[in-house]
Amino acid sequence: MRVSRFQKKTTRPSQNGDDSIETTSPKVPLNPSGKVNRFAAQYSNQKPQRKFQNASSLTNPGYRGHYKQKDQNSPNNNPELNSKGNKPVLNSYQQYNEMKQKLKDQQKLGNANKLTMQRTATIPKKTDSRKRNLEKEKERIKIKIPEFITVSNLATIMHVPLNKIIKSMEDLGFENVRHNYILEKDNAILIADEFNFEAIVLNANTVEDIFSEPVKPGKLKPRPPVVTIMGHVDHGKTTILDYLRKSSVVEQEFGGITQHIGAFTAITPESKKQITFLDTPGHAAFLKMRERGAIVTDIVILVVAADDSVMPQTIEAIKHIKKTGVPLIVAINKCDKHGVNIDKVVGDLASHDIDVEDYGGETQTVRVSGKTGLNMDKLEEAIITLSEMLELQTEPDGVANEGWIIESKVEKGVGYVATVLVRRGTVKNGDILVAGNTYCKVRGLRDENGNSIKKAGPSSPAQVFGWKELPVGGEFVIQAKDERRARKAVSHRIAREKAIKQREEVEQINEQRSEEVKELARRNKIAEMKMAGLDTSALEKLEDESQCIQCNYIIKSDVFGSAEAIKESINGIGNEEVKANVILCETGALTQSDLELAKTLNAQIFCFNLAVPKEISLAADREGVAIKEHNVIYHLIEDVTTELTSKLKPKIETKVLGEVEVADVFTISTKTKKISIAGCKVTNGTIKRTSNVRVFRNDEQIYEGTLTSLKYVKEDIAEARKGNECGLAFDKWDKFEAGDKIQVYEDIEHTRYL
Ligand SMILES: Nc1nc2c(ncn2[C@@H]2O[C@H](COP(=O)(O)OP(=O)(O)OP(=O)(O)O)[C@@H](O)[C@H]2O)c(=O)[nH]1
Repeated sequence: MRVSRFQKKTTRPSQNGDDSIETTSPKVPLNPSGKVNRFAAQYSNQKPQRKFQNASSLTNPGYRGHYKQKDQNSPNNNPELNSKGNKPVLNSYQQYNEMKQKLKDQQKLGNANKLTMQRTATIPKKTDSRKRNLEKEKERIKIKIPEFITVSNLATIMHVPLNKIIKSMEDLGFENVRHNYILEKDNAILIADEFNFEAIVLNANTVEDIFSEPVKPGKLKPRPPVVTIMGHVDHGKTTILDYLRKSSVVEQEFGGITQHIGAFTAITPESKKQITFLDTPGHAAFLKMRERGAIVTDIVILVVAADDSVMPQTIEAIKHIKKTGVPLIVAINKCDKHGVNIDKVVGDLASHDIDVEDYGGETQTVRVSGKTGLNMDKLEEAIITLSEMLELQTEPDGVANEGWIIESKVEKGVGYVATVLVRRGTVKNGDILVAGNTYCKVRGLRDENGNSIKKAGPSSPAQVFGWKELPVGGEFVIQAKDERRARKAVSHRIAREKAIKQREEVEQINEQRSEEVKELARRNKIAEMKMAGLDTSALEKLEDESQCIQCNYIIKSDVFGSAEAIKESINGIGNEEVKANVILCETGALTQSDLELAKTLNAQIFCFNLAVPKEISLAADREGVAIKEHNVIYHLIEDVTTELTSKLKPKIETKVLGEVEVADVFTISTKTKKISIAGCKVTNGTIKRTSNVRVFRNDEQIYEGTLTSLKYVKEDIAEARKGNECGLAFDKWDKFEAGDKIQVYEDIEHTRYL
């Protein structure tokens, strides 16, 4: 068996399989020539040549990172244009600063010219531009970074999505950037500057945050694989996972009750090796990890049902697998069923660019049944074989522990509990761990069977007790030397986050204010135009379009992971007309204050896997607050979609029912007034007394409205058909003339869907 094509084509994040490798310590080991040695080169987690290139970029002041090299003598070497001809490509930070200064000077010059031109009209305040510059400086948030930092760590610090940073780096001339690309300080400062942050470089002892240690090659040992199962709905993912989980519980001598902790381990029946399965990979925590560029999965099992073959979500999964480059094994499930056509499945997979081993390719296919257990042992052994080929390694000890938060919840009598998937080191009682804005002195560890354990090594999931606050799923976990360092890191992170939030709020307020100004201007314009008797429909339409209905929701859930997953799923639903908006997303029981919030903001409450206390339910009835209970995320999302859909304006289809021509105009007198009547002939279809009508003269519409009377001679009639004559009077309009054409129509409403 060979390694999957996907794996061959793409560079694995690191040799030791540790995607979470973050920054190096400032003490990058140098060889006698002053260059980073091979060991340091591993920080970059790239192919050997690439590693060396990266490594040299760490020390060689003339060559920073992956900036494109340029021929300095070339007449085309214009530092203001890159290869695409639109953005600067810079060879050094110094060059970047020079260019910035040049732009500033040009700006100043431009301003000076403008001022000279304006001088005759107004006397400008000399301090204006200085003030503006000062204000701009004030907006910049200071962040403290170590001398070397990975792109993903910089993204986390600045609260900027990883892909935005990578995009900006590419615009600056960096090439082949990945999440674990190590930036040396000048480049980190430059990138931070792009996002309006002032990066201050500190050394290891003064930096307030905690970052990963460099890889220690001498301490690398093999580690178990971490596996995810993907596939189309109903193809048997859960059944396969349940089978593996149950069989692993039976293996346990003192097996307790299996708990859902987001991951579990299984020992293979033959080789007795450990595999860790992640059982909720669509979960918000995993989305967050992915957003940070961390690929926690080493191998993906793609489940395809033998009786259904490749379906839309199978194709989605294949796309995802190819994008991430994670090696793959195909499990053709439901092979216990009679009459299934396995050859068709294999053919379909091949036609979707999976190089199945059946056709001489490199991707293993295993025929299984999650229901009967058929070949499940073979599937597990296939995982082990592939993982051995991948040479997954990490340091089980001798480094600060690292991992990821998979799940978190509040447990009665225990407090905050989080499932940590250990990636590096071994977590034990008394260790100090930092995750996001909280830390913990480990008070206890539990495995997925509820058994108390003393330690959890690489690739193991463990429930960890002792957190000061509930950690958020998807956060990176790192060990601190002591509690003081952990507290310092957390308070530093909180302060940094607060500053970023404040800046975002200011930006939001400014945006809102400028929208308000625009809105006011539009309304004034409409009023002005109306007074002048002009047509304002286009402007009013714009106004209508700008009004988006927001449906507010409060999510309460038993575990943080579910609450976050629901929030992520719901917040994306809607369009420019109607949108779902989660205003609160929390774990724990529904309270009176939640009800009050729902009432104030006209929100609906969703309780996920939570019972609603009776008194709260009664209070909600009294207050008119809707509470809905769910325990399947999919149903909850459906519920929201249905509500949003009901708020969409229907699509109006206009159907022409008949055509009438005005032959003559005459006047009749009633007791109170004279009425103009259009004497008409129906040329097509039927006209009804209740019809909507449009009147055209020389193909131009001159009236749209309804009828007030439909007569035949003096008699009121309900309808007139083709060839009939009739007299029409219109609602508050009598400007018709002989020869006008009348179109009779009806509007048919069609429900729209999101
Ligand atoms: N005969 C047979 N039925 C199976 C097998 N695996 C799963 N099923 C059945 O297929 C149906 C769907 O199985 P699930 O495990 O819920 O599928 P899933 O992929 O997890 O579905 P979603 O969670 O909805 O995406 C259930 O009725 C299972 O009993 C199998 O190997 N053989």
